[in-house]
Amino acid sequence: MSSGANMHITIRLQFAKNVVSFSDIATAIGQAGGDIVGIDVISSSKTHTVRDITVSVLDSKHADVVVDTLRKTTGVKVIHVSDRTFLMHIGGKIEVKSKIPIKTRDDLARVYTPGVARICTAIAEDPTKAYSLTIKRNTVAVISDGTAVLGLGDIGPYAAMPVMEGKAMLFKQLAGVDAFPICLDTKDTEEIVQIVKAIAPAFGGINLEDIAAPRCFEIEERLKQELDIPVFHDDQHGTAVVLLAGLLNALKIVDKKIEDIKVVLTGIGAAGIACTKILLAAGVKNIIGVDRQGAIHRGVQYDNPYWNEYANMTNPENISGTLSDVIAGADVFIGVSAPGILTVEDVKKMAKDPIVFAMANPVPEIDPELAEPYVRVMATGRSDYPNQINNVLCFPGIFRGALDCRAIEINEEMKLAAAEAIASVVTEEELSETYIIPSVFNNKVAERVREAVMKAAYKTGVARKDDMMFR
Ligand SMILES: NC(=O)C1=CN([C@@H]2O[C@H](COP(=O)(O)OP(=O)(O)OC[C@H]3O[C@@H](n4cnc5c(N)ncnc54)[C@H](O)[C@@H]3O)[C@@H](O)[C@H]2O)C=CC1
Ligand SMILES: CC(=O)C(=O)O
Ligand SMILES: [Mg+2]
Repeated sequence: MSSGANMHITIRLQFAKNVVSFSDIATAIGQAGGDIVGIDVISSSKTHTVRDITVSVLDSKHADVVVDTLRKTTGVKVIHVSDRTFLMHIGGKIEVKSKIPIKTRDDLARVYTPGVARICTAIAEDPTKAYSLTIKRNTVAVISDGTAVLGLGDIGPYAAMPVMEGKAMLFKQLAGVDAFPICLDTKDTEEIVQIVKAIAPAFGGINLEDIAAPRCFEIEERLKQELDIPVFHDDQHGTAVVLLAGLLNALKIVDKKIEDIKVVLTGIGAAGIACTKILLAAGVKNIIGVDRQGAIHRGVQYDNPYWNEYANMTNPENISGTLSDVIAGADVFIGVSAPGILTVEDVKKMAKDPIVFAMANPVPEIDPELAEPYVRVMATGRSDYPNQINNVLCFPGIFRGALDCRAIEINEEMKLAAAEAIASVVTEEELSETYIIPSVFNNKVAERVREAVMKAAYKTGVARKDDMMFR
């Protein structure tokens, strides 16, 4: 399965009308396995036509095959090839906009010096005024060190930026939050902690993103203790919240109780450990974690201290072995690990009505099309298949709620409330094997999460803003 399903390329080509017809060109593209999804006529003369042909291909290698085929077709000249996804990223995806235009000298004197000095003085006298007189009440820093970018691994801070810009777009579109992508050129825990603390005054919250385990745990813990604004590692908690929402609904379909199921989870990193903890808190009793070396179990001294702790809280029968060994009889598979590690043979060994959540991005643990005939409920982290279990359903709404009540933290109660809120968007009538989780575009999600999170924040005493509605 490719990372670029739905990859489209647009090929601008010129062809000599008396040498080759458009139907010859379409046949050549079809024979190369491409699927024409759009045609635009750019110009036409008596002898030549220039057209933009948009073709759906599997991946970049396949794109090369299609283009080479056209280059070899007599009478055809390929002028250029563009990829819609690359075009969308030219110059980056976000910008800063002013709320007020500066049209006159008077405006200038108020937004900037000298007028602004009175505002600065007011905040210096009472720093809480930063919430009413600066962007702080609506801002989140999306911080990454580029070490666990999606499932691409340690690709560095420059390469991490497009993901962080994408997260910022989603924060804004789905919840009106102004998020800033900040990729740090350091992997040093202490340095990351100090940098985030130093930039915190401008922000109402900190969203840690794509920082690899186990370093991410210490960074988050330290920042939670040392800052008075919410700090939330999205890959841990956002993923866990959405996973729980999806599982609660999937279990209704297969009519199984959460305390009776056997869960096998692969990838005992940031997402995997947090998903495990939320499932244990929700009542799962039998959960077996599998990483590269096989099932995590007691009796082994792991170098990773979080795995020793993990072995103590999971795997009640202390089973060892590979994924293929431990998957037998499992009701649920959860993958937050690597592409293609679950086979159809593994799925066939699962209990009746298997639930498979293959959530690695961009390429899941099993191709949904291969798994589908053998599973009852199939979900991935991707938007091009049904049941997208992705933290994007959580982070905009959870931060919206936390910012609106000026929460000092995002605690367990707020996360559970968010999971229940997401699950509740799918009504009993709507619930089906291919609709266990609402779409990212369902505009009820962020609002419902916000309300539930605010309620939980007031209930647990972490909200700082006085709000009659929630008293
Ligand atoms: N759908 C969603 O919302 C989300 C999906 N993810 C995906 O989950 C994956 C892991 O992300 P993080 O936890 O942030 O990374 P991480 O680097 O913290 O953890 C990854 C873990 O997977 C393990 N792993 C790698 N290859 C494996 C294999 N062949 N078999 C078993 N375990 C293996 C690693 O050893 C590591 O412990 C990525 O593909 C990421 O895209 C992560 C967060 C959200
Ligand atoms: C969705 C996401 O945050 C990830 O795959 O890392
Ligand atoms: Mg992530």
